[in-house]
Amino acid sequence: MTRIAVIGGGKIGEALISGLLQAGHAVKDLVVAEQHPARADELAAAYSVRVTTPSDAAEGADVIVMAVKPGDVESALTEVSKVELDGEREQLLVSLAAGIPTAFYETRLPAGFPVVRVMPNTPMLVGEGVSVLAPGRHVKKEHLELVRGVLSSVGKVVVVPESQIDAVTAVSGSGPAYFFLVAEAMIDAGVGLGLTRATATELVVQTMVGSAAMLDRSGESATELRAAVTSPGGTTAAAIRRLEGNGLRTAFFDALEAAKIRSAELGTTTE
Ligand SMILES: NC(=O)C1=CN([C@@H]2O[C@H](COP(=O)(O)OP(=O)(O)OC[C@H]3O[C@@H](n4cnc5c(N)ncnc54)[C@H](OP(=O)(O)O)[C@@H]3O)[C@@H](O)[C@H]2O)C=CC1
Ligand SMILES: O=C(O)[C@@H]1CCC=N1
Repeated sequence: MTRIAVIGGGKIGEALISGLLQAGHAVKDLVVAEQHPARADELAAAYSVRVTTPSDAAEGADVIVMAVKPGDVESALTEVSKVELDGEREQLLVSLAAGIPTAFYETRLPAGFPVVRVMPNTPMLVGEGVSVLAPGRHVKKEHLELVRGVLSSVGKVVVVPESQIDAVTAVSGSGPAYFFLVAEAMIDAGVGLGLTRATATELVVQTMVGSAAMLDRSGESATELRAAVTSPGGTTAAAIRRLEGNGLRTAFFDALEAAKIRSAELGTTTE
């Protein structure tokens, strides 16, 4: 089985570890590097996974996954590079860091070392993630297939040119946060209308699950599905008029543009 070293055991590192283990990946083929001692203990206790230093983790790994904050990538890469890395024997690096281009790694790793930039999202924790792959200059078909194989066990996989990754980050990388924010707002609104928090939460969560399932499986577009809920002169029309009047659509256009700009910025400020 593919030996995977996850450098950085934070939110996305844990989502990947948990998703892979639930999908049947052997714990002996998984190793994590986490510098925060309390967090390292937590991961070892929760997943029985070996937690060590970046260089020890990278030694012998087939896939090195960089899952530290963008500003920590350079120092983590220096630590990983203490071991002899070998792109010739199919070893490759997968970067999950927002903003950091494949060229950043390629100029610091041994010549020809393959790097795949990936924008994942946290629902991989429950096997429902989407991982968007952008191959670097030295990535061969078999490298891409290896990464696709690993990440398809924790959700969907999409491949795009690297020029689209900042936009992808704005849509699906950050995307779960937008849905959680909408859920929070709807729960609070339900409480404001007199429901208990428990009832409001149950209703909002199941409404989100059901709506997502319809979007995924009905074959109808979001516009068609929304129209089907909106009875003429009814309650939904009254609510949507307020949402649009309060600039919901413009807010999303602005928000995603800000996220895309921030992603590009993260790549330049760490250089
Ligand atoms: N969270 C998300 O939903 C997503 C995150 N990403 C990307 O994933 C990366 C990680 O994000 P996230 O998980 O949220 O961040 P976290 O801060 O939760 O996790 C990063 C972890 O790595 C540790 N770390 C930093 N440097 C080292 C090192 N040299 N060796 C070992 N461990 C180290 C950090 O320790 P310490 O706390 O001490 O710094 C921290 O525990 C980012 O680059 C982000 O852009 C991509 C898509 C989605
Ligand atoms: O907020 C961030 O910067 C990271 C990247 C995408 C999701 N979380």
